[in-house]
Amino acid sequence: MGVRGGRDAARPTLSGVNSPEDLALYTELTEAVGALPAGQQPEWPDPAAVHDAVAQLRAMPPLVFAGECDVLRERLAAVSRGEAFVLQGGDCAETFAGVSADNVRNKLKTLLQMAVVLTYAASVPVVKIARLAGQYAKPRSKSTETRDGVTLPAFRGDIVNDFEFTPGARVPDPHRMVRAYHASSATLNLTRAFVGGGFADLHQVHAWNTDFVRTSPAGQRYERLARRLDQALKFMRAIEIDTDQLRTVELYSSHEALLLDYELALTRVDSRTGAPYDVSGHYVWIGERTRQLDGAHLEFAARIRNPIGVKVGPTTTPDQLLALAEKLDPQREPGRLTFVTRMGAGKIREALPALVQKAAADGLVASWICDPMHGNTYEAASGHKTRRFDDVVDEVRGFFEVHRALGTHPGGIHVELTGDDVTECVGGGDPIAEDGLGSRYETVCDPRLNRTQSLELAFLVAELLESSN
Ligand SMILES: O=C[C@H](O)[C@H](O)COP(=O)(O)O
Ligand SMILES: C=C(OP(=O)(O)O)C(=O)O
Repeated sequence: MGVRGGRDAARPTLSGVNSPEDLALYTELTEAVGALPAGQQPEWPDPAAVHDAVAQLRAMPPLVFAGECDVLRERLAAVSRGEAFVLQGGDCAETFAGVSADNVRNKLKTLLQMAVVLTYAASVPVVKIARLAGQYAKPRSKSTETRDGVTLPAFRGDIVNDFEFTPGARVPDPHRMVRAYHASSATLNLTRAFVGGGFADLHQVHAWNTDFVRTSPAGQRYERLARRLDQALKFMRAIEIDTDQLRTVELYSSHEALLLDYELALTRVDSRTGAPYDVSGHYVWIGERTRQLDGAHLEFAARIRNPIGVKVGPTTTPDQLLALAEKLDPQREPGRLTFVTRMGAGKIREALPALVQKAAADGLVASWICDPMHGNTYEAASGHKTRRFDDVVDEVRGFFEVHRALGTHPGGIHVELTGDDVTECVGGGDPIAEDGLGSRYETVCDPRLNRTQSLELAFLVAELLESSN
């Protein structure tokens, strides 16, 4: 993972835990970041417990290596030049209960199927980034939740408190950060094993199209594509082209760098370069609610060397965009910065052009990725938070239209999805109606595309990519 099945496996490059360098870095970072206002942090009730959990985290080995983050930065540099396309996806909020072989395998299948569809159409490499192995913290619109007249602290992700609606469950518990580390570690371990052990082998292209998705319209369309790929592989073998390098893929982990106690504890010095890396994931992003220029989250992101994303919503002004780039990527280093737009289907065509034009005029080298989920959430009559599949598609279309009109590169998509047959978003080719949302609504935060809807979206994006080739 992050490297091709061990062949070019990155060397472990980080210095030992609690080394003098790591200690000095931790002190410097906590002072600089801690001096600034930080939104969306839990109110931990017991400072001694926070201290203990952070000390445990600081003694843990890194989850990823700095060298892997550097390779991803190079891949994203290709995206910024229009030579590659990003597929980023996974749960809105991972859960501890969701760390199971089936769950991880199904998400992986979904991403691999989508990647095949996109690669075939884009004719450029698809950079695969999973929202996985760390996506445990959630920003919330309100700090409390009220049900039937009872008000409790909001659920902020399994890394902070429990989803169950009881006073005890909702108390923030810092030791959950240690559980999140172990859950991320188990997830990454299994993912690396799947990817390196043959599950991601392109020769297995049919094996990912199993169970309920196979009989759906998108699954059948996929099967036809997979047969064409079989033919292409047979042809390559016949003319003695080595197809061995198709036996594995590069896949990177990502999550929102939201919970600062956790991210700071997992930031370490890279022994090759002396530079700080957040080793909780390959790629981290700063969310729409915490991207204040004078805030703690941007300060943290500015100080680490990982590739960084920042969400930009419809209220972002061109000057704010430039200020974000100045803070996060002052050297204008290709691959360092990605703008993840999340405007809403109704706003993207008006809001995006001024930002893209300003970035181009100022010579920014950032990539642009479309998150068509977060600007399109609404509450159904049943009370379920949902999104219309048509709005998701329309936002992606608007994103492509704006970039095509301006001659810039639509660099990828960032979606909330699951490998299961859930009923959380309405519409799609195997349509889910609003009154059917309750039948399998399993997300603990925002609604995700199910596997069929995800595959269908991939085909629609593939058409957009093809029409611009
Ligand atoms: O995933 C994103 C946010 O955490 C989510 O949209 C916030 O949802 P809320 O408005 O229910 O708090
Ligand atoms: C919270 C998220 O998005 P945003 O910051 O764009 O609302 C998210 O991607 O989980």
